[in-house]
Amino acid sequence: MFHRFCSSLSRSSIIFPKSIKSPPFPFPRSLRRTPLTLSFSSFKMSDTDKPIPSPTKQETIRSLESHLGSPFTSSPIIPPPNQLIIVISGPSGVGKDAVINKLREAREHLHFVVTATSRPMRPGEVDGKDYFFVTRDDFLSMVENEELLEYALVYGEYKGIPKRQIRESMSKGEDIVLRVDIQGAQTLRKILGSSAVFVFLVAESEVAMVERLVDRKTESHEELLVRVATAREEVRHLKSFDYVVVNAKGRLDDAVRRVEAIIDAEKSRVHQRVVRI
Ligand SMILES: Nc1ncnc2c1ncn2[C@@H]1O[C@H](COP(=O)(O)OP(=O)(O)OP(=O)(O)O)[C@@H](O)[C@H]1O
Repeated sequence: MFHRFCSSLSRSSIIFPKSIKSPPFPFPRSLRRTPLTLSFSSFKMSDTDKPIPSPTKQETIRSLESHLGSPFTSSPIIPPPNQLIIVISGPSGVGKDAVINKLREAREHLHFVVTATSRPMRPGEVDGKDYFFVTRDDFLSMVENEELLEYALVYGEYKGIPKRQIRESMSKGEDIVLRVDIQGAQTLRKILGSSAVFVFLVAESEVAMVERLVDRKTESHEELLVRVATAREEVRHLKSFDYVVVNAKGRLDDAVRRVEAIIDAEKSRVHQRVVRI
């Protein structure tokens, strides 16, 4: 009787897909138990009916494999995510360096491309860590030798991204972070298209941004005027970015967390970006 019941269950389209004509044997315990306890409560088993031994996990898996016609593999269901190029940009004084320095502490496996610049070193800056500080002549020869992915004259000083660093990091499979001003981001968008992720940093308000620049005490009054006037214009370029992150006063950690969340979201994209340099 029990076997007959099992056979009738095996034909049920609720339990087995139509494409599978007969059930996998030995019949999995979970499939056996539920209907038995429900429908056999008033039923008396005869002494000759012996319980079928439960299949082991391995037997169940083998049975499933044999029905599907191929073994299960332990290789990842999806390939590892692609490498990312994350471009962090924003108006002067918004906190690009501050965010990037914190991100450096928070994430180990990111390569922060060190920009070459002809501007003088500010107090506390380290050559080779914050920037490669080079003379104007050295910078211009890098341009001539096509060593820079992108360069620009920003507030009277040159800034550019050395190609070699990007190629070396990419060959190691690292994700890359680039820190550029808005002008640089516009150029990079033309070069990299949607293969890179563009993040626009903003202060919570214009006055907050100006205060930050004034407090930094690294610009003269005239330089401040140019930077603030330019910043007003630059916010208009927001549309060509992928993400915007507000770096509010005293909330630097929140801004860094948001940038990290963007990286995590990008790593989880179904359609991954493919970097072409
Ligand atoms: N969330 C924040 N709260 C308070 N101060 C901040 C915050 N973020 C950055 N700062 C401070 O604001 C000043 C400007 O920041 P930072 O130098 O990082 O800006 P930047 O965007 O890199 O500027 P630039 O493009 O001119 O180099 C710094 O003194 C920095 O410590």
